[in-house]
This record gives sequence, C-alpha cells and structure tokens, in this order.
Amino acid sequence: MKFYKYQGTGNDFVMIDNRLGEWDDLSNETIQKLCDRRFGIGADGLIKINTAQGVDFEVDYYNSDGSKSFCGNGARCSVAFAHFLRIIEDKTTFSAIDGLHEAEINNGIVKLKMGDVASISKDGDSYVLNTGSPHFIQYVDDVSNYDVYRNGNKIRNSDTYRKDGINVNFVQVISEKELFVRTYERGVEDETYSCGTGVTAAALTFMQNNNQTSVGIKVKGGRLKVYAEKEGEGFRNIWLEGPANQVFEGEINIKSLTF
Ligand SMILES: N[C@H](CCC[C@H](N)C(=O)O)C(=O)O
Repeated sequence: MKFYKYQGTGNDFVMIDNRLGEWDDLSNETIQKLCDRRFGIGADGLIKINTAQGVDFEVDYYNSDGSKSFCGNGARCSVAFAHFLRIIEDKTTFSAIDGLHEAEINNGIVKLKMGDVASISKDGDSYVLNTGSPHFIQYVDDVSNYDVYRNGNKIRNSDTYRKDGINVNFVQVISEKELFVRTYERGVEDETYSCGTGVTAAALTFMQNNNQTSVGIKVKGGRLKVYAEKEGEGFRNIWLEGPANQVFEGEINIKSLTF
C-alpha cells in the first residue's frame, strides 16, 4: 500500500489516496497496526481520501484505535494532500463525517471552515461543546507543568463521558489574544501535540467572554489561529488556520504487519 505521512502542528497522520476504493475494507486491526509507533508507520490517525458526489473529495478519518471521528488537523492535512495530488488548486469544498467543509491553501497554510456551534454547555467550571468532535475544556494556571495524561484520562473515562468518550483540553490564557492548549485525545488515548477541533473549542470558550473575533493558539507542535463570529449562544463562520506538511512517502506490505 502506497502512503504519505502528513503532520499539522505535530498531529500526524497516515494519508492514503483511496479514490479508486482499493482500501475500502481496511480493518480496525490493520489501522491500529499502521498507526502503531513501534510495529507500523506510526501516527495519531489514518485518513483515506475518497471520491464523493458533488464535492472535490471525502475525508474519511480514523483515530489510531480505529474509531471514526472528524479531525480538524487531519482535514487541513487532507486539503494539502489534495493540492499535492492536483485534485484541487487553492480552494475546495469536501465532505467529512460531520458534513461539508470549505477550505483554502496558500503556501502550505490551510484555512479550514469548521461547522457552526449552536451553544456551549457547562460542566462545573469547565465547558463542553462539539466542534465536529466532542470537547471538554478546562482552564488551568500552568499548562506546561500540568499532568495532561493523568487528568485527561480520568475525565475521558469518568461516568459522564466513558460511554461515548470525549477529548479533554487544558487551557492557559497567555494574553487576551493568545491561549496555550494541551489535549488528551479520545481514540488516541494519549496527549497529542495538537488537536484542531480542540483548539477551536478552546478558542470559542475564550471568545464568548470577550469581544475577540480571532485567537492565536500555542500547542506543543506549533501555532494555530481560530477566527469566529458570535451568533446568539454560539458561533458561526468559524475558521481554523495553520500549517500542514508532507513529511515522507512510502510503500508498506500490509500482510507483513505483525504485533
Ligand atoms: N480524537 C478526536 C478526533 C481527532 C481530533 C483531532 N486530531 C483534531 O485535529 O481535531 C475524536 O475522536 O473526537
């Protein structure tokens, strides 16, 4: 199987051109093996680019445990991959598990339109919202020294969230224009270097309490930017912007995967 390795601010993916449907039947076990950082290629997730009616392509995202979701950084990397494959020029409309998305790419920077967010819920002092995948947002004083794995895993597996899972984001306010976000990701079951839907969720909880229309977000793997407009209890015209890069390409014999 031919694959390409992409990363968006350190959130990394095995990317497959599946427009001919050759890899429609990849099993969960094979996806887990391909994403394994010792026995496979190694990635937070795997993405198939499929053909789809009425749009340029479909993004079919799988977490490293094989579960499906929407992935903001993965979608941004998919736009870069579609540009590399000459499926698109610099603008696109594609489909994903949460619906249709517009995006544009300029010099390796991808700006992705996220779905509207109708409302933000509270869980104690924390926030809960869905930006294409579910997110729990907790503000902390010193996120650099925070035990993201231990505390994220505890919330993700709590009675409230265990059944469907949730991504857990810990957020430090750096300034009125910048946040530092670290994320424990459902389906990876570990901290990732960046979570696109997570930083979008964090930005919206921050913007609801001030009049910003954009926020810079520092993550372990780099920097992203979120733009949004308030609408009622939620937000519309939400965009996630940042780099998306091809790291390497390769061939792998799936039958040789063992673990
Ligand atoms: N683990 C997430 C999906 C990937 C989210 C993240 N990688 C992003 O960039 O949005 C979930 O199962 O909801």
